[in-house]
Amino acid sequence: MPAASPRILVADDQSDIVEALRLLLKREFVVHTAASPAAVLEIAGREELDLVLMDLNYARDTTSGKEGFELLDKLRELDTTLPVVVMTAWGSIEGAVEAVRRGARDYVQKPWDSARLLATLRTQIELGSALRRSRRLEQESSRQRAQQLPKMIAEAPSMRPVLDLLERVAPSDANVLILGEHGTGKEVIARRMHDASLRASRAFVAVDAGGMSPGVFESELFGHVRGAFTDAKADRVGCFELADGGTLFLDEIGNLPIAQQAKLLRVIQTGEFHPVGSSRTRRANVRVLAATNIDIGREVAEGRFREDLLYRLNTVEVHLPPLRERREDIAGLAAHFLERQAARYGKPLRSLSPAAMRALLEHLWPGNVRELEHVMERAVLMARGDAIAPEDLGFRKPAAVAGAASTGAAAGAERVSASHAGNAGNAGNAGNAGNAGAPGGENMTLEEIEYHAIQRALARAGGNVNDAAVALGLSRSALYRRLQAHGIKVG
Ligand SMILES: Nc1ncnc2c1ncn2[C@@H]1O[C@H](COP(=O)(O)OP(=O)(O)OP(=O)(O)O)[C@@H](O)[C@H]1O
Repeated sequence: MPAASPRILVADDQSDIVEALRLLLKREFVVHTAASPAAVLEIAGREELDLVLMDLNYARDTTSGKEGFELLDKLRELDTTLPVVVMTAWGSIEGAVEAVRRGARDYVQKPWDSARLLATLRTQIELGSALRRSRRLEQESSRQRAQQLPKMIAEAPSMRPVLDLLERVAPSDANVLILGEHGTGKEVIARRMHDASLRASRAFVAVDAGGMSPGVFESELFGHVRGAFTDAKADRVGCFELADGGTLFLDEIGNLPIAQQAKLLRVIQTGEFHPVGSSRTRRANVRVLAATNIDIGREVAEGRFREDLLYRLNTVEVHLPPLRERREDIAGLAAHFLERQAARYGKPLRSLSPAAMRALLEHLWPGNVRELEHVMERAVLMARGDAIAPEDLGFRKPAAVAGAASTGAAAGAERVSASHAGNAGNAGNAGNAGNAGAPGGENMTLEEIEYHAIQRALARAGGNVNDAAVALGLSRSALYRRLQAHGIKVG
């Protein structure tokens, strides 16, 4: 018997009938048996069944079918998608008609013809699983639709090309690769693109393609059938199927291991896939939007990412600028997050003080829009008055930068703050530099901190490598080596 055999419950108070059916069905199905309505309900409440085959009469002296009809009603209450086939005595067609009226999917007459009975059961099981699948899909997509379309602030000139592209390619079915640092709003763009497409009324399904183990990846994307592996207690619909007719957003695509890249490529090329543990081919019509924050060209050049897959994904590329290159949006984003977080925490905050706004504008935002969102959430929680004060933002204090930062964990932050020790005149900037490893940056790697420290030192030195090296406490050649490692071009 295959691992994922359908489960059938056979119910009749005549044990010889139950036994005969059990022998007939056990080769193809997992068979549960029950001799009373109570036992039927108990088993149906406990087991995930694919079908119930039940007699209508349980007390020996009755032929009215009343108990059977009541049982049918209760089974429907329990699960409207569970197919029920009733058995009736030869000649009592009225009972069968009434049962079907009450929701039974079909009926068989006793004595049964084995081949016909098997065919009826197979058909009903298949219809039942199709019905369950479509219910699940409906639920999924209404859940997706219920999620509000996130507001998008994009007034900065550097966002113009992004908006133009969005407008032009969203309605097409083109696959789009969205590139940008962490937290720049890649998923926001993907959602907008879906919303402006002809697929808007269908599902938008987002999945983190880079963070899954190989086994999980396949069942997440392609689904699995019950029994495919130990924990597969029920069929699971994969993201491709969920997104059928709609959009699949594959985040962190650059981190997808090479073995999974081959599988993804095949599905994108053919539109066909197999759920794990099933040999039946499924098809899905899906528009794929993908995103990554890593240099995918380099991944291809170094053999970690398949070029043929990249070509399938990047019919169009969108580059999202980091927040430091769209400073015009900082005020708008801050106001937007302030309003949202204040409502969420029930605080009567209305504005940012001018000094707080200045601090936001001067900050480097290595963590981009997400960092700004976190900073505003913290500020809303910390604020005492009805406006956000600079200290609510959690940035380090300018005057204390050198000392404070040198006790910090990140070497990069130390270097930067040291470079500003002699620059006390420019207090605002110094404060930001000391912040490179602070709130929003706390999720940054040492490498990212170093990258931003170097960028900052260069900017402050007007692009002069000698001056930047002095400010960073590095030799000129050491700085050049680091510039090369980070791919930073000077001059
Ligand atoms: N233009 C924007 N307007 C309003 N909110 C934005 C904007 N861009 C991003 N956000 C918000 O910032 C947060 C981060 O955005 P998002 O998750 O889309 O970034 P991402 O680039 O996909 O991040 P990651 O690379 O980490 O997956 C989200 O809460 C999002 O709603």
